[in-house]
Amino acid sequence: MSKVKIVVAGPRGNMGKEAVKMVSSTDEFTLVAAVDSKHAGMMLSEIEGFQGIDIPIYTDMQQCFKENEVDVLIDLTAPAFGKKHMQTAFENGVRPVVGTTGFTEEDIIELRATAEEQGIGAIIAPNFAIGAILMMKFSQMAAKYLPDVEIIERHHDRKLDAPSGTAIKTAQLISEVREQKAQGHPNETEELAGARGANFEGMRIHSVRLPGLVAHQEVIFGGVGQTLTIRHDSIDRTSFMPGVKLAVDAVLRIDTLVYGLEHIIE
Ligand SMILES: NC(=O)C1=CN([C@@H]2O[C@H](COP(=O)(O)OP(=O)(O)OC[C@H]3O[C@@H](n4cnc5c(N)ncnc54)[C@H](OP(=O)(O)O)[C@@H]3O)[C@@H](O)[C@H]2O)C=CC1
Ligand SMILES: O=C(O)C1=N[C@H](C(=O)O)C[C@H](O)C1
Repeated sequence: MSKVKIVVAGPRGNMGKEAVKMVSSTDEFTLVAAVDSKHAGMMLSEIEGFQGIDIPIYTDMQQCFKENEVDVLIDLTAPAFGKKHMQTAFENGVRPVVGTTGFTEEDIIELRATAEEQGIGAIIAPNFAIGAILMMKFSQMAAKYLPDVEIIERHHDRKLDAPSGTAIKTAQLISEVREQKAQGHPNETEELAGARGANFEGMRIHSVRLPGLVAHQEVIFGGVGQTLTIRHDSIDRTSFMPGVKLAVDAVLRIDTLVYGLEHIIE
């Protein structure tokens, strides 16, 4: 069986570094190139930390796809680029596996239409960690019985988007099973703007950003005389890699856009 030919976008980033390692050490995958924000024309092996990985670096994704035969793009860049990178992949018949966050519901609808028009598989996964997927599934189960819920997500202070993609996805999954409801006292006021967090259909999302954190989330449910807390912690970015590998395998078998690994891990 021929190997899956992969390009990683964002190879010097926290996630990109791990993805380069995972792809390079997986027998059935081959890393053919990297797309970076700089270092066009260099080899990845010339950059510290990538010794022995002799693949070209491009800053122009179109050029990368023109000069290389590519099956899958793994995108781990920044919210401003995820959508554009997916469109470039579709134009070139390349299947995107995207961990980059910051997509709106409208972006997903638009990208799914393109994927289906072209019959190309694509996966956007706000979180690749299996524990985080379970946290989201368990939260959806709990929300049926305990509809008052607040989400506290905690991330490192280099994160660009708030709330996190995982918090938004969790709120979306919960809203599939609960009636929209305003939480807290009907007459409550914010003495400082933002004190009650972001409002997703009445559910509150609070974003903490601190050095020392990686990626953590608590989903807290309140009921009469009780609370339930469902918590997940990624303490290392290796936690995401089995999910990235699973997504690469899955994207080759689908011809639509799947948003969320919970649709792949049944
Ligand atoms: N789905 C999941 O499980 C996870 C998703 N994420 C998401 O993945 C993304 C990356 O996270 P993280 O690795 O922590 O971020 P980093 O900032 O550490 O890495 C992003 C990398 O992408 C590079 N980059 C930026 N723009 C481009 C571009 N247009 N083309 C190519 N490369 C580019 C950056 O280069 P430069 O620094 O020069 O700008 C940087 O090296 C974020 O959106 C984050 O939310 C993170 C963890 C898990
Ligand atoms: O930026 C991060 O670090 C993470 N981003 C994703 C998100 O926005 O949910 C996934 C994980 O939480 C780590």
